[in-house]
Amino acid sequence: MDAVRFDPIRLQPGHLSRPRSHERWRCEYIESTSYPEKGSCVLVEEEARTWIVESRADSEVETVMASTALICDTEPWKDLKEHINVIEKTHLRDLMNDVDRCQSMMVEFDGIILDYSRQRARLDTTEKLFKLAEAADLRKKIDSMYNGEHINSTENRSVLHIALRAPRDKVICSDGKNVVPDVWDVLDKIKDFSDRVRSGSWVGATGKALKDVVAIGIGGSFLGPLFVHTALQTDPESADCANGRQLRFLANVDPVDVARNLKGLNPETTLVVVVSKTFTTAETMLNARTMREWISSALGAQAVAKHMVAVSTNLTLVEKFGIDPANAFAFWDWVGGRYSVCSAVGVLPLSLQYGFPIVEKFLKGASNIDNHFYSTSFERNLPVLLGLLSVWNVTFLGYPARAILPYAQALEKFAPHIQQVSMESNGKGVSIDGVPLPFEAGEIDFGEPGTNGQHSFYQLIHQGRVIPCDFIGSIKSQQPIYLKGEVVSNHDELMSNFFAQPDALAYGKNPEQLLHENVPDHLIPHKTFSGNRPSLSLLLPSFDAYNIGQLLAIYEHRIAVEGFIWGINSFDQWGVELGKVLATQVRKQLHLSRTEGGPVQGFNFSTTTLLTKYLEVEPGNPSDSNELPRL
Ligand SMILES: O=P(O)(O)OC[C@H]1O[C@](O)(CO)[C@@H](O)[C@@H]1O
Repeated sequence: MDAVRFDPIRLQPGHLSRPRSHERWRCEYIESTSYPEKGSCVLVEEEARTWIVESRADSEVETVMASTALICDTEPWKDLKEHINVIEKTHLRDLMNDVDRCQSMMVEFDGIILDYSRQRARLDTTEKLFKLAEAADLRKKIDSMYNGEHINSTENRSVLHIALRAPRDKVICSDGKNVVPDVWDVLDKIKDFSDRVRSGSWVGATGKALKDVVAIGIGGSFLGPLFVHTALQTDPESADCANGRQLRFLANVDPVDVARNLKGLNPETTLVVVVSKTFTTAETMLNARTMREWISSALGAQAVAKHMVAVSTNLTLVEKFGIDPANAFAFWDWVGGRYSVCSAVGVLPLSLQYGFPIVEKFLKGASNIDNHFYSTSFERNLPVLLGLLSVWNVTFLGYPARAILPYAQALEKFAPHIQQVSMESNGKGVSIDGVPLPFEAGEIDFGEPGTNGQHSFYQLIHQGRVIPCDFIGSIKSQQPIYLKGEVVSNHDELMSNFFAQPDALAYGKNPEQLLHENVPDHLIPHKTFSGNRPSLSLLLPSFDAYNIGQLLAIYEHRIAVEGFIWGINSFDQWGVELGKVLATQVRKQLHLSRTEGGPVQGFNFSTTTLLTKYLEVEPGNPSDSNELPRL
């Protein structure tokens, strides 16, 4: 039996490494505190200052040992802290003159070019970042993820979205079981089902083909599929396959979202896909009940079986809801919601719209990056480089935000998706062991396609706050336009901005240049650009299904790298719970006040006043009859 000494303040869920099955551990603690229940480790005995804990797990897989050491206590971290002073004395204007440096900061993989020469970094900065990666055990953490270890320790789960896009013959295990065959069983089922719907052999209750799909889901059960759908809509090959079909997404519990999504739809030709990992999310379930009512009031209750299918890990609740389990598409608890677009969450709606072969290309693109991330040296590894540079910007240089600027209208929904992947993953205040972080982790992600953003928030980026920018562009347009007599094609016009903006940010414009241009003195401060503003550029061959899959995986892994370096758990999301609990209290109050006229009670002054006003303006009880949108 190992004797382990724990500091009680650091005892939090996630702290204890799970002993092997039925192994016992003696854990000495310094002060009396209650035993932190964690996963399958149970307290079997308590002596003076000692707990005896035993693992009741069946599996022999050990939870990755969470070390109580923080990354900021390591030498490479301290070295980087010192290094800030060196970088503060540089300007990108000068750094960009060093051609060898710039050449070393360009990496190409499978036609994707990453140029990070406009980062506030020298070659020794990246060397130091690689040392930090070593100190953070990055290699080991990536391996642990790929080996299916329970790296999501606060939920005691593997993190295996890579298995969702793995080829059939790959072996990826979670808890000793190869999960790839299960993944392909569901993919085959989706292919079969979507083929039948698209060919018209699966029809609605009145015998009509189902050409319109409404996917209900929120957060990770919505944003990824919406991003991919928006990107594929204008890809010529994908668009051809979607001819005559519509895919819509109903996410918000706001009835206006229902109204907008139902507008112009006929229940006879509509298939509803309810997407929810848990099948308990309040917004999704109310929207699902609303759509069930919309179908059954028009076509009869028996029509639900033909018009509603589900994607979930909770097949028991799917059946309880009234959806035939034969029409449910499973996924697994080792798929995090925000990492689930490659599961049935995205694959089912996208296959219904574009056909399975297009979606398979998207999966292959993501899988290609999974292999690259796993097997390429850190120096040439796109997600690793991007992740390390983000840590450098956020934690060392102190830039809290990141702008995601695709010069591609097709990527309109990329930033909203990455907002969730990044901010829900890395928006954490404690280490994976529960130790409060003495440094900033996570970043604020936002963005808009260029050139729209240029006419919106770029002013702040050029002359206000420093926001590291990701410029994302493609060599080929999805929909080229060229007008005879124009200087350049429309895509070249767009890309002129893609190439110009990073230099404008890096070089800026100084007062001497302005004087030389005869700018009046009083305008010189207003027209001066300090420059030295970091960005990076990602140039892809195109935005077809394959490249979209690659882009998605690059960002997913980049965000994991950041979390691995910061030493946090990027795969849980406890922070979203409190608001949900409080909403339950408010919901109860609204019901009570509407049905029994009860006064608002149990809230603070502010909430009581607002709730009272809210109830005054729209008084009355929930009605006995259904009300659906009238748009
Ligand atoms: O798929 P579900 O279970 O409905 O959850 C939806 C979303 O809700 C969250 O749990 C919190 O917002 C996300 O992580 C998740 O993607």
